Amino acid sequence: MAETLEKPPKEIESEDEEEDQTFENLGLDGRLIRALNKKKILKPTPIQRVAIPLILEGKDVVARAKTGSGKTFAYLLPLLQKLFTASQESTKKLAPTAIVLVPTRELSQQVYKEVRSLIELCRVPLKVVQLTSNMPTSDLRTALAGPPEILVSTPACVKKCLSDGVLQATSIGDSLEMLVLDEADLLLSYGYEEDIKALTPHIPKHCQSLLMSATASDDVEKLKKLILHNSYILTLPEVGDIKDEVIPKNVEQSWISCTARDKLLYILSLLKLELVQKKVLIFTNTIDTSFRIKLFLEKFGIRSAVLNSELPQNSRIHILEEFNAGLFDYLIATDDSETKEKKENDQKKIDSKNSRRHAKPKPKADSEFGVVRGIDFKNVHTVLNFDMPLSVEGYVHRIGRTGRAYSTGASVSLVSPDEMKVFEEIKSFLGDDEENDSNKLVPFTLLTKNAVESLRYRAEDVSKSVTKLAVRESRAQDLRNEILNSEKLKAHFEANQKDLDLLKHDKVLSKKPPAPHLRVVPDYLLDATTKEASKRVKLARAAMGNNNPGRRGFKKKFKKDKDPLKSLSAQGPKKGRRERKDGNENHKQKRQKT
Ligand SMILES: Nc1ncnc2c1ncn2[C@@H]1O[C@H](COP(=O)(O)OP(=O)(O)OP(=O)(O)O)[C@@H](O)[C@H]1O
Repeated sequence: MAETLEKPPKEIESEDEEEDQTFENLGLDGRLIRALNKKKILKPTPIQRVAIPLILEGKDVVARAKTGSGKTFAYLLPLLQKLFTASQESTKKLAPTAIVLVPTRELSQQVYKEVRSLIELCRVPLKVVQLTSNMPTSDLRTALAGPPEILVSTPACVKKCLSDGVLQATSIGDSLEMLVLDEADLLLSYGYEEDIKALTPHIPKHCQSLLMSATASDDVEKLKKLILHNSYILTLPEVGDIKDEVIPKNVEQSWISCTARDKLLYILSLLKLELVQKKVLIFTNTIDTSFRIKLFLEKFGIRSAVLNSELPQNSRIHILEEFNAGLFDYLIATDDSETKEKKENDQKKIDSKNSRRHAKPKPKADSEFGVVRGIDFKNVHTVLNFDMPLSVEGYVHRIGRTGRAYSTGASVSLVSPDEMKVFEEIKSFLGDDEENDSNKLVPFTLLTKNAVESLRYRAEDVSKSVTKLAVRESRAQDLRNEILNSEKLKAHFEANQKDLDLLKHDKVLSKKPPAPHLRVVPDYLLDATTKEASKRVKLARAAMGNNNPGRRGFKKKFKKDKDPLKSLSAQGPKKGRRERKDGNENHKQKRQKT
């Protein structure tokens, strides 16, 4: 039976200790420290300070730390260090030495890239592969031949490898030395319980297991029981006030009360009057709403990209890459994670009805997709909740996409009367008391009623043109574009780099070009307060050096990079891009299987 040793939070959170601690003190290999320095990562975060030495000692660790606290390096750095040593003593293995399991393909790609980059910077002969369950068995077999030292994947894919005989259970038993369950609190809710159970009997007793999560839950407890063998488990931190642990302290949270109908007007005011800092990640609860916002903003010359579970995987990865590289400032992400389970159940009902009627089931969104949990959106300064999330937990994870590690961020939530219930829950979770400044959700003060009203006429006029039909058409259009992008990524990248032109994700979808007069807000519509507020936001941005270096630095990078298909890295458009005809030939492309 595992013994739980609880570490008092003050040992983890002490500021003095934080100042003193370095990666050297934690016993980290010089090569890893140099690699981190190249990434401008100079001192460990609290979770890294505590977890790294323990993992290096070989302890099983259950690490719980708030979103954006640096959990990935907390396990990757010691994992790699251990493999550096293991590779010198190398005995012939038939399966990976370390397996990292994550709930979504996006996370798997993210972790894989981080491992690969560290390996390259450290110049060590370690091999890492990333596998997904939609890969053909032959590709899985090729990728695992060798075998690689590290496998990053989802539990469903590992189960597939086992059942297809690509991974032998006995080889796992002989080879596996480290198993990481990242975003452990999500794995079971994504429906991976059976997949994990298929692996657990083959995990050798000596294997070191790590469970990383942002929240404590019954699911994490269940996983602990399933996976952990060693008798010594350190749970960090298990005591203290839950909200202090999960809410990032460096995010200024604010809210605006408005009707559901006025939300477009408010988002226009915030963005057009430059009252929030870029980059901005906008969350909606449905895909249609995302397209409605995109089309609406386009009319005012504000370009944005959308991200949702309906898009092909290659496109989703590429959109994230481009956004992270600073190629566009506004990303509208549909967060349907909280409704996923419900939708899957609904879908099952529809499917069974359909099969009874011998009808074809509708294409299904990718259930291994998630934009909220774990995805490391880089340099997001503002998270904007266009729709409120459905729970406190959803809120915490959304605002955790900004203020990552040592950076700061802001969130603005648009709250309509029918969202008041969840808003009140969030407020009471955060603690509505005067003493607690760090986690407060306060009214957004930079936007005055006057400023909003000055834009009302234009906003209402334009919003009428964004009809349901227009939304439906542009959603279909975007899907066609992205399927084509996705296929282009596969088929033509190596042959012709100019095809990168097609990969612009913030393309205008409106049939009519935006009217020039809507692009600028005339001076007579702006009051002095708004001008002042906008100036302050701009000054703050300039002070932070946040003037979208990604877009300017892009051309240089584009010339240098050689193989965009392999890296799927963000490569941007050239000026004067070719417009592509939208054909129907790609309609029949296969949908992503999970
Ligand atoms: N010691 C550090 N100093 C500065 N930045 C860091 C440090 N460690 C990690 N980061 C950066 O902080 C960001 C967040 O890290 P990471 O994704 O590991 O957080 P997380 O705790 O896993 O969050 P989530 O629970 O949302 O997945 C990343 O961009 C990472 O590169």
